[in-house]
Amino acid sequence: MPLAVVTASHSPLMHTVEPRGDARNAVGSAFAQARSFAADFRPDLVVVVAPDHYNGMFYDLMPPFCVGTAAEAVGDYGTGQGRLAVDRHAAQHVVREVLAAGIDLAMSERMVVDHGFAQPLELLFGAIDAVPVVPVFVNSVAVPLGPVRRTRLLGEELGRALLALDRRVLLLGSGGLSHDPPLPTLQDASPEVAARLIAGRHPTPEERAAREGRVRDAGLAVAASKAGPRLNPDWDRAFLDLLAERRLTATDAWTNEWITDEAGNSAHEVRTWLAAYAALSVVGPYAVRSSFYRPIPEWIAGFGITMAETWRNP
Ligand SMILES: O=C(O)CCC(=O)/C=C/C=C(\O)C(=O)O
Ligand SMILES: [Fe+2]
Repeated sequence: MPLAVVTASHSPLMHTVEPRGDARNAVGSAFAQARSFAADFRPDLVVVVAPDHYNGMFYDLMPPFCVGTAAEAVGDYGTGQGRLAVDRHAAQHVVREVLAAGIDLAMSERMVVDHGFAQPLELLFGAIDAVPVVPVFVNSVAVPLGPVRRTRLLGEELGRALLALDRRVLLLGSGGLSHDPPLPTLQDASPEVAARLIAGRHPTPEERAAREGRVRDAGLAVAASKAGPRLNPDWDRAFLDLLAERRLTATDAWTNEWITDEAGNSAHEVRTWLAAYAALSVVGPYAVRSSFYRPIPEWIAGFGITMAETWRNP
């Protein structure tokens, strides 16, 4: 059965910080194109591959990969709160098949997700519960991270599992490209922040507002000062070329240190794109139908959106 891919950067600053020039319009047009691509494809299942930012996954038990057989969004950064329309049967199928293929992944009956899942769902489908989904968490933030190759292999097994379903499946990869927004690390954390990274579930509204305020202030500071954050458009464009040219295995040689040095701590979110494209690649040769890219300093993001499908899609 056919698979297709949409990948998109997300940004916690999209609803609070106005970027210079026509960046918001350009991103809006690219998302409109992605919406129309998704509508034309007519998916009956959307597999969202996304990271978390210490809202659902914590260091008390941090899995590299996790599939939710039920999931709820926290409602951060202006995104919707509440249950996702998880297709439980499809999620269980994915867990069974991917594990049987030798890729270890965790399963959650109560997965908690944040804007990484919610924002692209809302931008593409209008609401977090508008389409049946299988949420796939790929840790891209909480170091240490496994080798990039494991994510590519996860993607391939995900693709094989999805092919076995008699469904039209859209894979939605969320995050990236080069960027380094303010995110605490366990290594450098004060005892209070460490406690939040280890088990910071259910923050008070004041605590959540303080966290979101720190990120918003970083975006506003860029907007006010014209000082650029650490983005790497060359790295981003090279990654987009790699996807378009179907050279996914080239990422096997990437080290995590190299990714961080070149593109920033949060650039590891491109793992979600890699998993989505690796899933598509098992169907056969694919073609990238559209690729948008714009460095947007005020959103602290090398912002990209791509759409791809296999040549054989009916
Ligand atoms: O302070 C915190 O713990 C949260 C910060 C945060 O959520 C940052 C998110 C940034 C992105 O999702 C991004 O730019 O990709
Ligand atoms: Fe993110």
